[in-house]
Amino acid sequence: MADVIDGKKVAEEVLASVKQEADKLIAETGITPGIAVVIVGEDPASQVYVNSKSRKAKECGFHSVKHTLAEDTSEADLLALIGQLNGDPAIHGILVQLPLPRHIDSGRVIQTISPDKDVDGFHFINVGKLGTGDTSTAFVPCTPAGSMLLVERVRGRDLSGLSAVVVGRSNIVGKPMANLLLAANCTVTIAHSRTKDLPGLCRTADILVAAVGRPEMVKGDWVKPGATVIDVGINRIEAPERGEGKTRLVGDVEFAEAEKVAGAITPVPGGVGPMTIAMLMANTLVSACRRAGREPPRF
Ligand SMILES: Nc1nc2c(c(=O)[nH]1)N[C@@H](CN(C=O)c1ccc(C(=O)N[C@@H](CCC(=O)O)C(=O)O)cc1)CN2
Repeated sequence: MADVIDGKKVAEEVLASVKQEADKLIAETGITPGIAVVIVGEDPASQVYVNSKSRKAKECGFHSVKHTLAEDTSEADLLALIGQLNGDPAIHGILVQLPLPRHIDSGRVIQTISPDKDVDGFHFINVGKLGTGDTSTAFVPCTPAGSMLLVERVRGRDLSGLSAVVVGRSNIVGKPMANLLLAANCTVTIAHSRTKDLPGLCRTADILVAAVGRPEMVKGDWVKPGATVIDVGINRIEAPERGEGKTRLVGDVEFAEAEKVAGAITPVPGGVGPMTIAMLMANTLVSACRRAGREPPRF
């Protein structure tokens, strides 16, 4: 049976160390890390995530402001708010919760955030830095950064020569995750809906990352014995066994079967998800350290 990787516990450890470093920064420079969290509309899941981000920021001792904008807010008004936050010296990190309402061009919004405050790591400047292997000055997107930390907890920091397969090619998770694994000297393959013999390819992976957004798509017999399996999927599915109208969360991996084969595996919930918010706090602290002219800690 695989070791089940406790993402909640690792996230709490990261947050404790962010708080410790933030306290030190405040005491030694008078600079308090500041984050602005922006949400447009009333998507229930986004509201939960944004509230959790604001709460964790406060627990880390950050200056935290939340901007809640109506669903029908114009793109121009959102861009104006970002412009104002870009110029605010008390704010070191700007987070615009995704998805945005359909009438707003998310790409334009992301590219308006100053790359120095882009703690989500979605701006082209940060994407380009990561893509060229500059992992020390890039802001790395939080979910892949957190996933990488979990991989390192299991396999150690030296991943050289390991074979990694990332299933999913999104800009937010799949591609940056592949770049991080490549920067760590893994041999990386990105798989997607047109990949031939996906089960066979997955079976070659020492590190298998599932980020497709399809409930339980990766089956137990796709997993190489002893592999490290990182499940990035968060899918809510119907659960009639729990009662009428009830639902439950599952990942992109068929956990019960994969657990019998893998060496280590992340659960859903409680795996990668909590790491996303912890890494956002880590990125915000790093941003504040840079502003203060101090060497940022590495997480
Ligand atoms: N601007 C951004 N928007 C979004 C991002 C992001 O990184 N930046 N990621 C996701 C949502 N997200 C954070 O924003 C996020 C998703 C899930 C979790 C989490 O802890 N999940 C729990 C389960 C929660 C539940 O019960 O529903 C878990 O996996 O244990 C945290 C953050 C999209 N938008």
